[in-house]
Amino acid sequence: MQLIKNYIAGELKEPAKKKYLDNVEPATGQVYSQIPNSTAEDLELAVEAAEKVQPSWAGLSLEKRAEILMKVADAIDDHSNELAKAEAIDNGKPFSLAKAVDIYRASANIRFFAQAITQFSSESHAMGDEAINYTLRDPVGVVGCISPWNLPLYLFTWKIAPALAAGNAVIAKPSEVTPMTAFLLSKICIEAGLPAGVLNILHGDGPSIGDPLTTHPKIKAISFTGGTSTGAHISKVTAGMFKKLSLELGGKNPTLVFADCDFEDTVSNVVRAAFSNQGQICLCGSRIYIERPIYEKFKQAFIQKVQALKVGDPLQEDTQHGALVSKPHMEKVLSYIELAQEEGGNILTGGKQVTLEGRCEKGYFVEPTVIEGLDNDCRTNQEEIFGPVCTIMPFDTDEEAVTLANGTQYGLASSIWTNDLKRAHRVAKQIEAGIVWVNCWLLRDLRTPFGGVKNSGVGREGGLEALRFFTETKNVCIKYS
Ligand SMILES: NC(=O)C1=CN([C@@H]2O[C@H](COP(=O)(O)OP(=O)(O)OC[C@H]3O[C@@H](n4cnc5c(N)ncnc54)[C@H](O)[C@@H]3O)[C@@H](O)[C@H]2O)C=CC1
Ligand SMILES: O=C(O)/C=C/C=C(\O)C(=O)O
Repeated sequence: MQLIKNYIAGELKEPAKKKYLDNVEPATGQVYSQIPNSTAEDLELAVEAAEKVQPSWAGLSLEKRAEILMKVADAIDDHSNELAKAEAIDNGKPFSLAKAVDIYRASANIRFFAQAITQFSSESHAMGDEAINYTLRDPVGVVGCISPWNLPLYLFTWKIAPALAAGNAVIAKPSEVTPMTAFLLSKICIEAGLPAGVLNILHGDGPSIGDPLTTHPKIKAISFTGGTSTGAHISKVTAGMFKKLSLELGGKNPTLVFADCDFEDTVSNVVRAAFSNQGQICLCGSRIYIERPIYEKFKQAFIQKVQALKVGDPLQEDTQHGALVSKPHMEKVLSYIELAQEEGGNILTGGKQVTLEGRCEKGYFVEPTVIEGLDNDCRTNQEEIFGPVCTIMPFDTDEEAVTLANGTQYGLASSIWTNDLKRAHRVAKQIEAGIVWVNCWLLRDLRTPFGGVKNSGVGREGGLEALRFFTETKNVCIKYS
């Protein structure tokens, strides 16, 4: 049984209250490690260490800070196989996906922000011959980063990298459901020579450590990715504390397939958009609208490709569809499939739990599921399922497609598949979402603003937006005479 520890003041530490949670491997259903359920006592130690070191971390030259972060990125690459295996075991995702996407992106995040900070600049505003204003951007100080279980190291580093690059000291909390790669990162940071206290990693659940972290008076900014209801809770408990909040929340993303799309390429990518990571990405396209003239043809080709996805042990090289992250999550997903049927949906493929043989016989596997025949307003099409379940629906006009796409409380991402450039521009402008992909999905340029509108969140991550979030601005106005 592996024992995970917190990372505080540069050291691996047991939690003050010695309370632990079980950590389960979703592909087998077995407990394989224990993680600290940290408390306010651990947080105090972390805040003290962070406060102490932050001025000297911020005082390093940008080049030096970037150099240290680059060493962390290099060390992630050196350990990429170990990290990918750990991610596959901890989360249930296929090893191949963890290696190519999650771990690749983790080091890319750190490398990107290490370079970005050396290019970061602020504005000046001249007032004719009278005066000049310039804006200083200082680190916020001690900041909090909270990440979810679906892309564990990918999203953990997506938050801590800009925070650290901007000169803050960080208290970070990975999901208690997938703590392992953040724990391995603590060891990597020690190996790479990150100064003690600059990054502190506290493990545990929301009530035990999440709430103390978000409400700690010395933590002045919180970057959170997770469910919309947790985001709402964080907004509520921090109200009146005047913290900076960046909330990247859920999605119920539309995929709009027009009759003039590149058919084969679109079918493959729409499958990828719906089912990557077992549909557990906030950007997954789970509502698929297809222009009526190609509806039947698309439906057949889509189902064929979905049925060809290989469900299996995440550690096997050829597995394309692994386990869902936990038993409660699997039960939630299966309950939505039941609900869809009650709401009149017809299951075209999938719909059931998969029982594998051997090592994974008790794992949390669910077939990739496609449903048709539902109204846009039903719960299945309105609520975030966050699993391998999508619905398909026909549409007749561009206007109808846009209305259907915009008809939820969410507004994170969307994708449009067409060869008509004018339509692509027009529809992209009309869609209520923070991100619109045209003829692609999850094609990421880390410089671009990332985040959602409506109930999908507040604020933007990525590029300069993230560096601005993790800094405080001060305007200096100088009169010439
Ligand atoms: N990126 C996304 O859009 C994600 C969406 N979800 C959605 O949320 C649903 C619930 O999943 P959960 O794992 O329960 O997500 P969650 O929102 O509870 O978890 C995300 C992170 O927030 C932390 N957290 C939980 N309660 C907290 C609190 N009171 N204060 C501070 N931090 C807290 C968790 O420990 C975890 O690190 C999923 O079924 C899915 O629909 C979940 C994870 C990621
Ligand atoms: O930044 C990205 O490329 C992807 C982010 C995905 C999420 O935030 C998510 O699934 O929660």
